[in-house]
Amino acid sequence: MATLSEAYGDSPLGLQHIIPLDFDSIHELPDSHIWSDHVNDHDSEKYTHLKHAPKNEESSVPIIDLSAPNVVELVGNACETWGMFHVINHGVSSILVNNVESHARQLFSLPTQHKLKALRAPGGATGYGVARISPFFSKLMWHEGFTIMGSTVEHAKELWPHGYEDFCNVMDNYQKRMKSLAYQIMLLILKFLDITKEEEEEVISVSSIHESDADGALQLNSYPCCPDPNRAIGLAPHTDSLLLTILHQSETKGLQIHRNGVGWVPVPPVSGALVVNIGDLLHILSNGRLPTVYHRAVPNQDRHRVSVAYFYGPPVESIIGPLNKLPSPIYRSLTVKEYISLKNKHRGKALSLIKI
Ligand SMILES: C=C1C[C@]23C[C@H]1CC[C@H]2[C@@]12CCC[C@@](C)(C(=O)O1)[C@H]2[C@@H]3C(=O)O
Ligand SMILES: O=C(O)CCC(=O)C(=O)O
Ligand SMILES: [Fe+2]
Repeated sequence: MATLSEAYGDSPLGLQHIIPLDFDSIHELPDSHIWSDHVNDHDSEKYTHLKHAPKNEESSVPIIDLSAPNVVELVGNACETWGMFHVINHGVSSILVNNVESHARQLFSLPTQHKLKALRAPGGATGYGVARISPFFSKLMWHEGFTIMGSTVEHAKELWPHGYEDFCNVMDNYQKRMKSLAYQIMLLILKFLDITKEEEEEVISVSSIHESDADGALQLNSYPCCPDPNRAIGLAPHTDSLLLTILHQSETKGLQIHRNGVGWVPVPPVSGALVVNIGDLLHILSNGRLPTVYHRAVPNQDRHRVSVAYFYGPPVESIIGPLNKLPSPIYRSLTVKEYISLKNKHRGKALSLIKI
C-alpha cells in the first residue's frame, strides 16, 4: 500500500454514511439533524467575558506574519498555546485562493442528483459525500464535502464530462502551493522544537516530511444555509489526523475551537489569512508538547459557507513517533497508515491507545 487514498479506502462505510442530505429540498431542520446538546454554548457566561476581553494574545487566535524576523518564536508560541494561528504574508496568491473557492462553490451548487455522480465509493476515500467522521455520531451534520487526494480528474469527468480541466488545474495548483507552504511551516516548527540541522535532516528523511515525499489531501467543505443553525452542527467536533492543516475559511464565520475552561470559541475569518492548525501526528512527533486542536464548524442561517482544508502528512508507510531527542516518549512509534486505521476505528481515543 502506498497512498493516503488507499489507507483511507481500507475502512469501507455504508452508503447511509456517505450520501448527504438533499439540502435544496429541505426547509425545516429534520430530526435526523437536530443536535440538542450543543446549542449555543458560545453564548454562555463564560464566553461573554472573553468577548469583552481586550484583544490580546490570550483572547484570540494569533495572526502571524510569515515574514516577521522572529517568526520561529511566534509560530512556536502560537502552536504551544493555541495549536492554531492565522498566517498572513504566506505567499499564496489571493487569485488562486479565490479561484479554488469559486470552483468549490460551483461544484456544490450543482443539483444533488448531479453531485451524486461523483459520490465516494464505499471503499473509497475521494469524491463527494458526508464527512468521514459521520459514523461516530448518531445525528447527521449540516454539511457536504468533496475529498481530493492527488489528481481529481476521474471525479471531475463524472461531474463535467466536457470541461473538467479548469477544475482539475486549479485544484492541482492549490495542492502544490499548500504542500510547499505546509513544508515551510513544518520547518519553522521543527526549529522551535530545538532540532539541530543534522537532526532536522534525520527527522525529515526518517519521517519523510520533505516536500517532495509528503502526502496530502484537499477537502472542500460546504455548509448550506440552515433553517435552524443553533440546533445544527456543520462539522462535528474533531481533531485533524495528519501533521498540520491549512484552512481557507472564506469570509463567513463558522469555525470554532474548544478551549479548556472556556468552551467553544469562534475563530472569525481574517481577510487574506489562512488558518493553520496542529494535527495528531505533529502532536505525537512533539511528544505531546504541541496540542492537537479540537474544533468544529457551525452553519449560518442566511449564508452558504464554503471552506477548503489541506491536510499535510508523511507518506502512509513511514514511521512516526516522538522525536528522538525528546526525553521519555509518551507515545509509541507507529506507521502513519496504522495510525489512520486506529483513528478510523476509535476516533478521539486513538491517541490514548498509543500512549506508553
Ligand atoms: C486525509 C484526510 C483527513 C480527513 C480524512 C482524510 C480526507 C478527509 C479529511 C477530513 C475532512 C473533514 C474532517 C475530518 C475529520 C473528516 O472526517 O474528513 C478530516 C479527516 C482527518 O483529519 O482525520
Ligand atoms: O470549515 C471549517 O471551518 C473547518 C473544516 C475542518 O475542520 C476540516 O475540514 O477538517
Ligand atoms: Fe478539521
